[in-house]
Amino acid sequence: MGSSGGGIERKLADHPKLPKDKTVAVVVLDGWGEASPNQYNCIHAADTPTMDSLKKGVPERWRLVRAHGTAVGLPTDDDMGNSEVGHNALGAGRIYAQGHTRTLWDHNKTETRDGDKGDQNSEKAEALEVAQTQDAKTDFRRSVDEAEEDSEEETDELEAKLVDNALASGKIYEGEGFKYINECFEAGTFHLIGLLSDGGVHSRLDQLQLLLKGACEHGAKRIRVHILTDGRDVLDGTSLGFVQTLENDLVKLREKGVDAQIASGGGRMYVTMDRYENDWNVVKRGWEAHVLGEAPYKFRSAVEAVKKLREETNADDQYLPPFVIVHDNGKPVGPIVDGDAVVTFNFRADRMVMLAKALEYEDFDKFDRVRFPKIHYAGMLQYDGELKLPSHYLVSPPEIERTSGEYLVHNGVRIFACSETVKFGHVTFFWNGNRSGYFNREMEEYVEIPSDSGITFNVQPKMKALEIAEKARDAILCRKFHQVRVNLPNGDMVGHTGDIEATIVACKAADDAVKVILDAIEQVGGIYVVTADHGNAEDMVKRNKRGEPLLDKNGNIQILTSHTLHPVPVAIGGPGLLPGVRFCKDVPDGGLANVAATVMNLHGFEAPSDYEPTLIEVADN
Ligand SMILES: O=C(O)[C@H](O)COP(=O)(O)O
Ligand SMILES: [Mn+2]
Ligand SMILES: [Mn+2]
Repeated sequence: MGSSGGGIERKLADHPKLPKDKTVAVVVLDGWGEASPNQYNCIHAADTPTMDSLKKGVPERWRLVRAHGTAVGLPTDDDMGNSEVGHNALGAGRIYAQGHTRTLWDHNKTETRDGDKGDQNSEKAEALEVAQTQDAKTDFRRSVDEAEEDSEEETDELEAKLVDNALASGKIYEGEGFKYINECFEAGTFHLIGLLSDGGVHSRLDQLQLLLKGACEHGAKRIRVHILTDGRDVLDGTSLGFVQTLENDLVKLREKGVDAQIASGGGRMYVTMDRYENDWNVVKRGWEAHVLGEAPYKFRSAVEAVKKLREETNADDQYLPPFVIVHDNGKPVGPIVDGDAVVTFNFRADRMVMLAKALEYEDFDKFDRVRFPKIHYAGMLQYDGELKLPSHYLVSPPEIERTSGEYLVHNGVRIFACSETVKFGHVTFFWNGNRSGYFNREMEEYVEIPSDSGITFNVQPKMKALEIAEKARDAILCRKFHQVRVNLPNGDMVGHTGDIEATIVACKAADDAVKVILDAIEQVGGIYVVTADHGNAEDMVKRNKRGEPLLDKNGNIQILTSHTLHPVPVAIGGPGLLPGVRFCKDVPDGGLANVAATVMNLHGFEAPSDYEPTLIEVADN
């Protein structure tokens, strides 16, 4: 991943009309979409005078862009956006096929697909009801055979969808990564660790199903799956259905003589899937459950674990405590030991990098691993091309190269990027094409503000927005940088908690932060670009096909914790912007990828010819 450097022309042509050396603030409001005003639109409900003023200001300098589906490289326009694809598009200026996000839901949706978000939500909600009321024999999730059929269909239908293609064609089993894993099948256990849902943001159930089947066909005799329950990219409460589907598949494998079981698990936000080193305790809990076979909760089955933990600890899917599955004698069914093979089946990097380090690095001081088994470990993808982590992987990641950051730095633009820990990699790693580190340490400074850890962000909805804004302000006022880029996490991180009151506070905090940055831009005669990576806080309720809020059996509103399909705003302005600069009318379907060329223009450069077109033009006044 990342830019390869040498040989490729990095010199940008001067923009014929726009000056260089202006300070440009690029502000990404995470999870800030545009939706109709109502009580579940937390952005509307919040006091957001700064963002309101941008919308109500110069009409040619505020517009919406698409932040989901094909606009960000996802297979269909029923796919919600996410931070990875959003920041990739914003930073790279081109739409990369992010083919890993096809979901089983999409197949269900093909009959009714009309781009209406209400359809998506209502189908999910209807399925949730099914999940809650039917037993493990339900057809709520389909079997591995059906998943395989669909995967084959998809290959014809979609281009270069990396993991899907590798699974459908069988190439995944011919690659170096799988061969390395395969070496342990004779004597060891094959472990799979990852997020169990069809959310399609970090992983996908049907890919796991195919990989399990394929591994057995290639000689795996003993399999243990370590599951992380979701409730964040999918509805809370759906994990039970996913576990039941997986259990059904494992029963079938056992009938074929494979010793296959779920061995451990926990909720994704509390166990294993931390990111950007915000809280190593999360990964430690995962290590103890998955590797050591130790956890505070022990069950005979994962279905029982999810049911009981939800009931008895009151935890939702995202925050289920760690558990292990044990034999009658209380011994764990599947700790990871010398000679075993391990695959982390998430394709998205940010929340797997930390576990990958724990599984791979001989020298490791983040927590006491107690034992460091000698295993063969591979990621579904290589998660960090710069670190070459993990060194073995099943599918090669897409090469996102020649990102706007690399071009701009090469052309003398000094860049400052900042966010708090939970989003720090979004404006650095994702922005730069899933590449960690600087392009040029002399020209760039990346500042990470430590996030609160060990809390859900509805408890501290203001998060570090003000601190991020103050760092950005200082970076602007010191005049050392041409681009000052931030991510303000509030709308997204608090929106994922499903807490409407807190999300309203979060949106106000993000708006306050934007004001601090715009005030600084005003002082230095600079330019601002304010946008978002995808929707979240602007719609917090599940809706039926008519767009009406859905109620659960008790008559309560069903809360939507996931992202949305809504477009996001882009606003430009500031005293440094020439009076004739305005959004052009000939990019009506513009998406996030058009922002990179726009920003390059505002720095005084033409974008490379293969970038998505700029959103702006300069009218002669
Ligand atoms: O990892 C997460 O928090 C969610 O799955 C997706 O949110 P993000 O794409 O905004 O990071
Ligand atoms: Mn995001
Ligand atoms: Mn999010």
